[in-house]
Amino acid sequence: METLKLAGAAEGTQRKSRVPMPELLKKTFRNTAFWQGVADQMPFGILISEPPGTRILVINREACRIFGIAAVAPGECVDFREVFFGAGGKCFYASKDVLREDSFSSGFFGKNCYVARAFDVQIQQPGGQKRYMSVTSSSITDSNRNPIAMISIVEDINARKENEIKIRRDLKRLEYALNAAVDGLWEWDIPKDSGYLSPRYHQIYGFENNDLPGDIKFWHSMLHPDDRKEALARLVKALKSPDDNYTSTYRMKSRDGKYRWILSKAIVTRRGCDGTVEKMVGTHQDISRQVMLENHLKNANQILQQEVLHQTMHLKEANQQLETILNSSSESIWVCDGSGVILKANKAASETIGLDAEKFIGKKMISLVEDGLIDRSITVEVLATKKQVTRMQKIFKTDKDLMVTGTPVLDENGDISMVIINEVDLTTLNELKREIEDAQTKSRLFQEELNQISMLELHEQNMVATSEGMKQVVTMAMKLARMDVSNILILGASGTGKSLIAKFMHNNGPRKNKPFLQINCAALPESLLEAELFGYEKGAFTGAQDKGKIGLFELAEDGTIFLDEIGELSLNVQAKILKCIEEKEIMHLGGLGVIKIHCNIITATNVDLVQKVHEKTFREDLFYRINIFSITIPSLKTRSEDIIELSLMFLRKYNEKYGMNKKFSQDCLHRLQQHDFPGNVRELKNRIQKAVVITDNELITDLIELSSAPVESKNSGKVASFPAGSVGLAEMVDQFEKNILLEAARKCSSSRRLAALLKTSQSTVVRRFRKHGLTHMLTRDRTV
Ligand SMILES: Nc1ncnc2c1ncn2[C@@H]1O[C@H](COP(=O)(O)OP(=O)(O)OP(=O)(O)O)[C@@H](O)[C@H]1O
Repeated sequence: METLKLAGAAEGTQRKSRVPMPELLKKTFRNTAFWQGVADQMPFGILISEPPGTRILVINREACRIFGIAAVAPGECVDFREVFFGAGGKCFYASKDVLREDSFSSGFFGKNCYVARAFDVQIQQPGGQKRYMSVTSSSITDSNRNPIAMISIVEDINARKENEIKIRRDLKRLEYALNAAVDGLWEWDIPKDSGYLSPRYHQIYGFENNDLPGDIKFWHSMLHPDDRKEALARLVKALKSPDDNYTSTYRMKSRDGKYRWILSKAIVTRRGCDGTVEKMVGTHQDISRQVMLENHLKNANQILQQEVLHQTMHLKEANQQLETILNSSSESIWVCDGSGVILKANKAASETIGLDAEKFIGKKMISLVEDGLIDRSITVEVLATKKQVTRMQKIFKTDKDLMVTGTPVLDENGDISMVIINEVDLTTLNELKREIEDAQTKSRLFQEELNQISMLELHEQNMVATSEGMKQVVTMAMKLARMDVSNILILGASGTGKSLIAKFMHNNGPRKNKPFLQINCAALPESLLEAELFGYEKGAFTGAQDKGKIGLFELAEDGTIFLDEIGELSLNVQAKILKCIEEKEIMHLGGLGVIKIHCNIITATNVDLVQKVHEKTFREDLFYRINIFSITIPSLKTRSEDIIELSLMFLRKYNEKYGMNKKFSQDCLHRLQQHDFPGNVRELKNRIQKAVVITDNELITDLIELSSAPVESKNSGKVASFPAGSVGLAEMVDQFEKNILLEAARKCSSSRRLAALLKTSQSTVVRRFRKHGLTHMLTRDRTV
């Protein structure tokens, strides 16, 4: 039978399965060529198959192309196996299951074949190439509605299918990516206010997938109250901005109520025609740990900074303290490093070398030698010997001599890490030494001068001080006098020269041109003494002068008042004198005004004041007040060296006084020196006076045997004998008066009684006794 061939059909692809169409079908498809031609014009594949059977009656050109088979000639049938399974080919449902021939043929050509269906299949062509196609089948019925054929439309969906597969694969990959992503993904459709939140997004906040709505209200509700304003403002700004990128950081609430720090980044994925943002896609990155670490880091950093600050302050303080200590040292201190470079030097060091610190800090110590500033470097010696070195050093600029000690500081390896230099300026010491020597020399000269001056003055002032004891007394008196010291107590037995020393001090001090007033505290009754010392206002007491009287303290002005026999003061007057010494002021008796006094006070006594203090007859406080300095005059017995000198002086005096020219015999002087003179200076003086007066010969041969009593008239109490020599009337009267006073004093010592005995006033008695230096013979009267 002739086989119809379609134009363009491949000769070589004809198969045995192609058989002539049965007569019945030929009748059915009476004009087969016509239908074949129509079918070939279709843009999709057409298969008309014999129901039920496996033969395909019509297959158009497109179907042959799709199935990769040669075109079928009109009136020829082709077996479905050739079409679907080819030579070794395979057919699959799109679900990838391999389609078996029998199940395929029973499904496609079996008794249910008239049921309309549509499915996708994949054909594996003999070359291994696979193609997808969709098959849509339905039946063709006769007028009685009996199916006579089945028509299948076949479409090549390979390209679409492959795209689909690719898209599905991409989607899968995307899903994997989303699940694996650390950040949560969100997509926000702004006009609809709905969004997509990825599983990871849910996970970040502890929710199950799809639990969370993606609208703005929800997002806002999850924000930390403190961050809401800022976060919203940022979002609004991003929506208004032409920039497509958005970044914001805020805290969002998790399911457990805790807040997590979130870094939200997004891009605008769609804008409306007017540029309005319509869609955004972004991520939520949980940066809580990062923030926590950052905070920790910040805190740690702050703590570190504080610690560094604290340590810096501490170091600064320590450095300042060290600096202060170094600079307060009067010794120069230098610090050099292990190579002799000067690191530090204190103030004294700069002053000693005569250079500002910046001129030598950082330089080598040896350079100071090279620059001619110092004669040698002790540092160099220390570096060479690694031992402490002490040497003399000369500073040329300031002309100083130093004693320098360099001390090495060793590190753990025994190498020198520093050298500490300290210097003692011997210039000052040398100057000090010179000053001391000068002072000593001056002091010696002064002492000698003092001795010389005093010896000179002593003669002028009729003072004898040959003995060592008396020299010391005079030296001390001279010193105190020149220093203008007040409150000096002179101690010594009666007649040893206390009054003389007091006057001597006054005459040799700065007050010598001011008054020197002496009062014998034992000679006056208490009230009179008070009146004498402090003065009184008019009418202060009976017998007081009408005008009142100035006291001795005032009269002395800036001079000296000498209170002899201070130990004889009543306690009442002691108290007043104490007040006067302490406050340097007095009050007149009967007066109210306070008068300042400016005189120096010298006191003297021959009694044991310490004993009197014990006995409470002398105030202890007054004792210490008057006794700031004390001079004790040794008795004549202990200074026999003075006797000859004294005797000669008194002889000179009385020879002058009485116009005599008496001399001591050798024997007399010898005896005076050999034997202790029994009396005091006053007695010696009296004996010499007596000897001068009564010795008939020119030569005085004996003083020891001579009574110390003053010269008496042979007609005692009546008429004075005419003394030999040229003594005038006034002197004779004076002598006579003195003899009367002495005689009266033997009978009584009270000035009041003496006044009665001598038929005169008490004050005249006191005045006359004072005139003759006999006040010591008067005792104190308690009543005025
Ligand atoms: N060193 C002396 N050189 C010269 N004369 C002296 C010396 N010592 C005492 N006299 C004389 O001896 C006499 C008695 O001295 P003075 O009155 O000073 O003694 P006094 O210790 O004050 O006596 P009294 O305790 O009785 O008051 C005076 O005439 C005095 O000039």
